[in-house]
Amino acid sequence: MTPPHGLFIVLEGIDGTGKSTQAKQLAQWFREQGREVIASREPTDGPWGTKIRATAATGRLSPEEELDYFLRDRREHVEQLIAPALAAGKVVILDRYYFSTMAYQGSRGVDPAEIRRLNEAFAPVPDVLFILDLEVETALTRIGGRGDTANEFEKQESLAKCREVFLTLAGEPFVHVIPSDEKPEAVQDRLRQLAAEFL
Ligand SMILES: Nc1ncnc2c1ncn2[C@@H]1O[C@H](COP(=O)(O)OP(=O)(O)OP(=O)(O)O)[C@@H](O)[C@H]1O
Ligand SMILES: Cc1cn([C@H]2C[C@H](O)[C@@H](COP(=O)(O)O)O2)c(=O)[nH]c1=O
Repeated sequence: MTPPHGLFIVLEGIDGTGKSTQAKQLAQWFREQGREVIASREPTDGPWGTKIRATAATGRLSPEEELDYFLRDRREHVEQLIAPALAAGKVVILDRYYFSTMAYQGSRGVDPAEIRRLNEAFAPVPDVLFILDLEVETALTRIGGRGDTANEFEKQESLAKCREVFLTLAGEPFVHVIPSDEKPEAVQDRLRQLAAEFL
């Protein structure tokens, strides 16, 4: 019996919109539907992702250096995890991908279209992109409520620019903008409703 077609789902949005919360619940739901799931995140916990995460506290690299590190991290992620899992017919659910690069390094002056071109030269386009959308002020309040202080990636003005870049993707056929100012359960219900089309 041939394995089911791999399914590639990405969750995006500015910090604090609920990506991690929703990704975990969506992964659990797919497992309950009998699918094998690989859940991951970017930046990864690999060497390049670890270097990037450290800069959230120590101070950001230049936009060009950040882009280089994210591309290196993503090449390893695609080669070592994403592509093999999809080839094996698994469901891959990512908490962030190259659309965050378009938003966060794009908001620092690197052309988002060029960022997309560089990434899509090696990174597969997802079957579904869920963009969790939320007012920046609310997102920052949630980050505070999580017990975190805003880090170098979470400045109000830059998050507003990131949000704008994410929303430029809204018209594309594989993109769904999901308001995340509702209760977590309501947001998850919407994701499952849309994901059910791919079962
Ligand atoms: N719909 C919601 N309503 C209220 N609070 C929420 C909702 N979804 C998540 N939260 C809470 O908001 C905080 C941020 O959620 P979460 O960590 O999932 O966001 P995130 O998008 O992954 O953030 P980051 O990008 O910074 O990792 C957490 O404390 C979480 O419990
Ligand atoms: C993939 C990716 C991420 N970032 C930024 C966005 C976040 O502020 C941090 C860490 O992500 P987390 O969701 O808080 O774990 O990294 C980025 O600038 N560019 C990217 O490509």
